[in-house]
Amino acid sequence: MTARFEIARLGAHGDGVVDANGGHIFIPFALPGETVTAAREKDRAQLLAVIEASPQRIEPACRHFTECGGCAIQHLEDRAYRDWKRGLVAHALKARGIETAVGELVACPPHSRRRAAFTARNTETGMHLGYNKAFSHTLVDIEECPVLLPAIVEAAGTLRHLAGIISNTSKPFRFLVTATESGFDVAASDCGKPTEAIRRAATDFVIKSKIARLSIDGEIIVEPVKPMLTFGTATVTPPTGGFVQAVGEAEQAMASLVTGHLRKAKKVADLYSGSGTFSLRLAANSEVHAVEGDAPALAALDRGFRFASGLKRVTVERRDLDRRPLTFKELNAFDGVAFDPPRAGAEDQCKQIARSDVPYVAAVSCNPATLARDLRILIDGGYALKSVTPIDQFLWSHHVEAVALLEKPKKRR
Ligand SMILES: C[S@@+](CC[C@H](N)C(=O)[O-])C[C@H]1O[C@@H](n2cnc3c(N)ncnc32)[C@H](O)[C@@H]1O
Repeated sequence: MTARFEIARLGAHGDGVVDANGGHIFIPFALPGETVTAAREKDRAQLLAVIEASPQRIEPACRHFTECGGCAIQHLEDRAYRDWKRGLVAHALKARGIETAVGELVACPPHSRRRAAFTARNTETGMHLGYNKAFSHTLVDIEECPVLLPAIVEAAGTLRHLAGIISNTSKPFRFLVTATESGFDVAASDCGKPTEAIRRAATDFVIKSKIARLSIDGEIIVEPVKPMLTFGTATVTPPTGGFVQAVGEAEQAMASLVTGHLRKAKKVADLYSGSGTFSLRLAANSEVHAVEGDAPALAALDRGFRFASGLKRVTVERRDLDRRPLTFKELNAFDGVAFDPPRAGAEDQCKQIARSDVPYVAAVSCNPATLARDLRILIDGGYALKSVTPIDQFLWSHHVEAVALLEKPKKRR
């Protein structure tokens, strides 16, 4: 049904929200204060025309915006955009009764994302590599992307060609590209079992194209150069398809907050450590115990430590922190804790931290809702929230990272 709507505010996913008969209608790409026409289907509506535009509406940075599903909000001027992102964190905290001044959004520049999870698909019209169209399975080929590092966009033809070589399926498959310091690390999955001919052709092409590594479903097919990332003074080869912070500048901003807060700690536990993004930086100043569930990530961290010089001791422990969080007694051996869990957060781990005497805690999160839940647990356990800083790692999307810094005052310990 086509109708006229007044947009009340921006929703958590960047959609324009209409208040209607006690419910809400979500209209992507519409802005607060606008009058629009849209085709409604249940609680969503497709924007047809903007009748009265918001003064905050700007030209999007990319010509694929609204068509490509990668970005939700390029059409809002910068100040309002920053306030909205910061508001996502403030709103989640408020919902848990945490009233605090959330810091200014740390911006990440356009053309800075070093990691892109593309979809690839071999069709009658040829090989496609890009992002899924908004609300559809159709692919928008990468020709331009103001979010990604230019090196990735410039290599689109090469990467598409490689996707064509390894594709042994007509189904869409995942093609994860990380621009490391020594070249592209490509981790494909679900592209069909590679035959001997595919392996040979892919190996020749990767070597010729100066790609650092190609893996398929976790198996390294060819690695002419070790992919390298620098964490502080250490150099790490991340495991195939393993977690890497998507934007180098965002990683640096988060790491500065974490290391700054834990600078007085002599012994730090880095929980959900991955390949050592924080551990190997923290080790410049403190002994670090890195705990992580993924064995290849820990092996990469350990290797990075062993080849680095000038770092304090780093130990590693493979452990499922959801099933077996570090207990408060174990935690009391440390005077600093950093934790950076996946989107689900670290509820049980925080219950243990809350009972501990650890004076300095740094929480890193990509999900404001679970961060707020976890901070509530820590605050109820006697921690004082010192600061919350939102970081715009996922520019123009509805995702936002945040770093929260806490201390347990001595009298409460
Ligand atoms: C958001 S990443 C952060 C990694 C690292 N701190 C970094 O910045 O690169 C979350 C990490 O938690 C790990 N992880 C997920 N579930 C886990 C669990 N139940 N126990 C321990 N580690 C887990 C993942 O393997 C991943 O490395």
